[in-house]
Amino acid sequence: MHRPILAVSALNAWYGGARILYDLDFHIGHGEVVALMGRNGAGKSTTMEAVMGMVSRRSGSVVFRDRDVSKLAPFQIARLGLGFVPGDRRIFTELTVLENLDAGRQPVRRVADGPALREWTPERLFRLFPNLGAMPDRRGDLMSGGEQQMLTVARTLMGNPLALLLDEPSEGLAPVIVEQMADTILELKGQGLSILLSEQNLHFAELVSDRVYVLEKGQIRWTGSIAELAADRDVQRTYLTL
Ligand SMILES: Nc1ncnc2c1ncn2[C@@H]1O[C@H](COP(=O)(O)OP(=O)(O)OP(=O)(O)O)[C@@H](O)[C@H]1O
Repeated sequence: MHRPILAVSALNAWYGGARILYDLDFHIGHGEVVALMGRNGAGKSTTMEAVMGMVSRRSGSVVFRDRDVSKLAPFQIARLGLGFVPGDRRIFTELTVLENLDAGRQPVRRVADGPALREWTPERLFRLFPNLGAMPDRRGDLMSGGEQQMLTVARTLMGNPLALLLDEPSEGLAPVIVEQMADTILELKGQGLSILLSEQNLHFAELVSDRVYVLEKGQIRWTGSIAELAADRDVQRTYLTL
């Protein structure tokens, strides 16, 4: 059996003097979709930022593709094939869809240890995101929130990642776009990507995830399959519902 593509142990993070994460241990297997769930402020975004090296003070081990990346800069981690899609849609608003995609381009990775992933091109992405294909020359600031969200994911895919961290992909999207986003995630999984997503919405997590880690106050309180979580009202009440 393969070792996990991403393995995190004893991850801690601080903002200034405030400790936010407490000894997190989790992993993502090759080709798995794993959800990090919890209420607002539980620490989901901080976990992703700490994995990517975007938090100024952190400790613990982050192993990606059998390499310890815990001392690397965010761009170095991205170049090893870990793509990060932040929750706040950081597209270039003055650039068009095609120009945004170009800005994310990185060479395809040859991996000995995993599936050979096909190179992403704008044409291939437009088949996955037909909405974007209908507006290749539209400027970012003239797109809807849902379109911007899709473009953020598409631009990250232009980096040809082997694994993706997706911060709240369904947040603020209209229901029909949420369904499209879920289909996209399943399509990416089908193409061999490994995915960690943060999510508050159990329905969305059920559509796409294999396993779940539930966070509260920066600690992992529960872990199991998505089917177990969907059947466990107590865990949902305690850690997820408002
Ligand atoms: N830049 C920052 N400076 C100081 N504290 C922060 C910063 N970012 C987040 N925090 C704090 O860290 C804790 C975890 O926040 P985080 O954003 O990781 O949670 P989350 O689970 O992703 O929630 P949300 O869904 O609201 O993004 C919260 O108490 C938050 O106030």
